[in-house]
Amino acid sequence: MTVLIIGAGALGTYFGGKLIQEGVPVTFLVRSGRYQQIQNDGLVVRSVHGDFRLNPPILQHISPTTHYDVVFLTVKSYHLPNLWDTLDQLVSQGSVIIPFLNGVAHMDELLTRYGPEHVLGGICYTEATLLPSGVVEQTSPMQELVVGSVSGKIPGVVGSLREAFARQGVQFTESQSIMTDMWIKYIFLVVFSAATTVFRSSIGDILADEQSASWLSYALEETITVAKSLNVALPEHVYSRIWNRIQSLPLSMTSSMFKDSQRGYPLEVEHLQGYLARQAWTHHVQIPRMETAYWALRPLALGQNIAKMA
Ligand SMILES: NC(=O)C1=CN([C@@H]2O[C@H](COP(=O)(O)OP(=O)(O)OC[C@H]3O[C@@H](n4cnc5c(N)ncnc54)[C@H](OP(=O)(O)O)[C@@H]3O)[C@@H](O)[C@H]2O)C=CC1
Ligand SMILES: CC(C)(CO)C(=O)C(=O)O
Repeated sequence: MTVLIIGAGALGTYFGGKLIQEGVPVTFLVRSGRYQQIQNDGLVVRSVHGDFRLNPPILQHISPTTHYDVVFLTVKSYHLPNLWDTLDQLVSQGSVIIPFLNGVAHMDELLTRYGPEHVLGGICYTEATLLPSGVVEQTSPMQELVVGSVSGKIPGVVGSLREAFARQGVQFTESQSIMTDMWIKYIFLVVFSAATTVFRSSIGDILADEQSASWLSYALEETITVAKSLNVALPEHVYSRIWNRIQSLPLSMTSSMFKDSQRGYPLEVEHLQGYLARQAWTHHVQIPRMETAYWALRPLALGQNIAKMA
């Protein structure tokens, strides 16, 4: 099994590093700034599960002749428009793409373009950040990946990934209902990231304030109503399932969107809250709380470093 990871950011570096430590041949496709950092220092990870430093192959352009069995897409949503040519080429060379982006909007685009035989669904649960120094900090015990096919046909290579990740202590699950699972994470995240970023608060502080907790609860209901208006197959009791999950989070937890906003980085607002608002408008669903959050987040979305990051 050969793996190409597009984007040696927080997720790509951490999970790619785990595979390399299992002897899996992993190559990273990176841009020039990250290329220099990795050339100079290697891939450096500081993690609650143990630090590591690795020197994997890195490329700035893919070769028209090299085939990769699996491609992990671990860029931010706002990077995707620059990657279609690369993805076209990889798919034409037979690769299967697994995107681990938060949200669901990218699945429509990827599936329409390449079909389910070349695109799996992917979900990641962890807390990791790429620091300006190039070091990736992974700060939570959570290290979980979920992969599945919308066609139900999971390629054999996924079994090899599961075995390699399991040996590294990464929880890797094959989902039989990947779009449902992606939506459940999306519903949780779009509300959680909106609340923590707009209120500039941890989940514990939000839940401790009766009015803020009530805002969060209604925002969750609004979001579930949008999903239902799109006929997303959701399990019974989806509200209580997600609400219980929110209540069981570590009190100090914030979202990666909040952390990125604190650093002045661009935010995936259009991909997360923007997508929700557009679906709500199209399907005439009233989402007053989530719509306000979307308007509040929009001015932060480009970040203060857009020229550097985009
Ligand atoms: N971080 C986390 O804990 C979690 C993140 N996610 C999701 O995973 C996705 C990735 O997040 P994360 O890893 O944090 O993001 P990062 O910003 O840490 O990493 C993204 C990386 O992609 C690189 N990149 C962008 N465009 C290209 C390109 N054309 N070619 C090669 N590399 C490119 C960037 O390069 P450069 O450094 O040059 O800018 C950057 O290093 C997001 O959708 C996020 O919401 C999901 C769960 C948890
Ligand atoms: C909630 C969390 C940390 C789970 O992975 C996440 O995806 C994010 O904040 O972007």
